[in-house]
Amino acid sequence: MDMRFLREAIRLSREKMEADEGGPFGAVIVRGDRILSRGWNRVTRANDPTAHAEICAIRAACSALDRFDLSGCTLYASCEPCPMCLGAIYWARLDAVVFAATRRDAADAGFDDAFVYRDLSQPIEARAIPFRQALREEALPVLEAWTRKEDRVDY
Ligand SMILES: Nc1nc2[nH]cnc2c(=O)[nH]1
Repeated sequence: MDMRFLREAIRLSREKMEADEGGPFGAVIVRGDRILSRGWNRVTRANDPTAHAEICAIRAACSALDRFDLSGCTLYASCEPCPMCLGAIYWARLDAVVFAATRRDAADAGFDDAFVYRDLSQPIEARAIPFRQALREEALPVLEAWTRKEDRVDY
C-alpha cells in the first residue's frame, strides 16, 4: 500500500471534478512501482453512466498492456468502488484495491449506492428493476457451442 498512489488518485479526483469532467472520483492502476493508467469519472462529460473512475482506469490499463487481465496490478481509488466497479475489478482479476473515502462518505455527497447493494441481495423477483426471463432454449445452444469452441480465449 503506497500513499503516493492513493494521493495521486485523490489529486485526480479534484482536478477532473474542477475541470467539469464528471463526479469527484479518481483512480490509478499500479504494477510494481509504476502507474500504468489513470482514470477519472467522465459520466456527465461522456454521457456514459459506466464511465466511473475505476472503469476508465481499468480500460486504460488494459489498453496500455494490450491484455484483458490485470493480475499483478493494484487499483488505488479516491473512494470505495461502487458495485458496478467491483464487478469490473473482479473480472479484471486485479490483485488488490486501496481506497480513501468510504461508501458512506460518497452517500453523504449524493452518490448513494446502498440501494444497489440492497437490491442485489433481494431475490430476482423482488428487485426494483423488473428482470424477466425467456427463450432460454434459444440462448443455451450458444453457450454450449462456446464450451466446444477449440480456439476460444477464456477469461
Ligand atoms: N468509487 C466511485 N464511486 C462512484 N459513485 C459514482 N461514481 C463513482 C465513481 O466514479 N467512483
